Amino acid sequence: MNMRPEPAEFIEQPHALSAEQGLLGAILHNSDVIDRVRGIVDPEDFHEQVNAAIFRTMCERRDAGENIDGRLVRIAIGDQDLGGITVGEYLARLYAHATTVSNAPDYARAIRHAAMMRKLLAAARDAVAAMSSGAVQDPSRYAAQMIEELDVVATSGTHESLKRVSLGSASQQAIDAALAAREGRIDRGAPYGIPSLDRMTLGMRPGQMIVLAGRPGMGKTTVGVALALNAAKAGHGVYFVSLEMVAQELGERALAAMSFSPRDKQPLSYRDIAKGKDLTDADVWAMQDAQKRLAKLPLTIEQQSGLTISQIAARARQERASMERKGQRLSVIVIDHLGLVKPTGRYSGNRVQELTEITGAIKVLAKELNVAVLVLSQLSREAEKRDDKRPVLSDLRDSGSTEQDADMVMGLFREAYYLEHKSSQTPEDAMKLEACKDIIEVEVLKQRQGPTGRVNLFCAIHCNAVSELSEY
Ligand SMILES: Nc1ncnc2c1ncn2[C@@H]1O[C@H](COP(=O)(O)OP(=O)(O)OP(=O)(O)O)[C@@H](O)[C@H]1O
Repeated sequence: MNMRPEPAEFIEQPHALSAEQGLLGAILHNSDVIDRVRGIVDPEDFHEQVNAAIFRTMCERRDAGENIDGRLVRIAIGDQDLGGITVGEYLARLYAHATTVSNAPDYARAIRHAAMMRKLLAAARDAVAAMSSGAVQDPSRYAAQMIEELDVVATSGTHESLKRVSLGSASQQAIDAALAAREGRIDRGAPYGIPSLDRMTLGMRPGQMIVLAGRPGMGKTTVGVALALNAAKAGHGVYFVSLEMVAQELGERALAAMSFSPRDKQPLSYRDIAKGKDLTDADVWAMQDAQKRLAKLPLTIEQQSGLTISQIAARARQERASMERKGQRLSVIVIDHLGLVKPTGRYSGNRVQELTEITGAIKVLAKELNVAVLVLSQLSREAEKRDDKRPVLSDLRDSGSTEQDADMVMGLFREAYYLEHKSSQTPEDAMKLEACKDIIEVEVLKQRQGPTGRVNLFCAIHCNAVSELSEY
């Protein structure tokens, strides 16, 4: 019998003890150091319990606006024996052996790094233990759970950007961004590419979760694709997560949108492209020309269905890195659509809780990657019961905390859809249909940083073309 112990038992816990001691010593020398490292390291990241307790106490004293000195820290955590040395003696030693305060951020990063290594090791050990004991029944479910755990490690590099900042530096950041935008040095986000919408909002701003909501058939994918193309045409990187359609179907829509001209009596629809059979030579030429222009756009399509939000987040991070390598910047993530994001299983079927978990994670992702996330969302049947079927904010009530998490909610409505689907059409209906067949209403139902209101846009729904109404 093979009595060899599991190799994992021999792996020492990664730690950075000298960095832990060096950092605490530096803070004892100069209290201000703590402000420079708190965005990098948390008390839980320390390997030694006593070091974690000392750092936590230091943070609490700082928050209370009090001095950080060894004597007060010792009183706060108690002068217990640490095995041949008391807390007071330990603090005196940290103070005496502290070298320079300038490398405190490096110490903090080393501590954080070791903490993430320990988390990774623990997750790997748990996985081996669960697999070898036969506890894993459903591999895909277990893998989704592992992804959740590993996600903490995967996002640890962005820890600093997500951490607390003083009001002074937050307002300075706002001034820097405003001045840069004023001087035309940076965009404040990707534009919608539709002037009336861009005027009413400030475009798709980094960190925002923007919800595009509507009943089926209202044109959510149409508007989502059109806005994604507009952002990419303006040079912004777009990652389009298509949980409903395969990439080729999106390709058909993009070709139709790109080759659309309002002067065309019979513009090429995406259905024509999908059918292929009746295409003329001119259509083929138009498609090829559109394809050449599309190929230059920084837009990537994710076409795998059944992804959890953690998987989407992990792929978005990879996509951002890959765009950066090409000198592009990821500005917008489109998720088509919220209802198709796979839940983790944690709330086993409680739909409202599941959606709350998903939208909360989307908001975190937008902030972490500093991108706008445009989430397409299907509204409940509630709207169908009203005479006026235009969406209202309360239609989102079944969608977990979407309404609260969203920075902006836009409701889509096409009257033409309802007129076309009426069982019997009156001559008045036919006249109404003629007047509204190319119109999509976009109603800004919620905007954290601006007004609400409606814009009517031109929409050739069969060509996936959306633009300013006045242009036609
Ligand atoms: N060739 C066409 N002629 C007429 N209407 C069309 C044509 N092609 C598409 N449509 C209409 O476009 C709408 C679909 O647009 P889109 O896929 O953007 O909507 P959606 O809101 O995303 O819908 P869903 O939630 O059902 O996926 C449908 O109402 C469909 O009838």
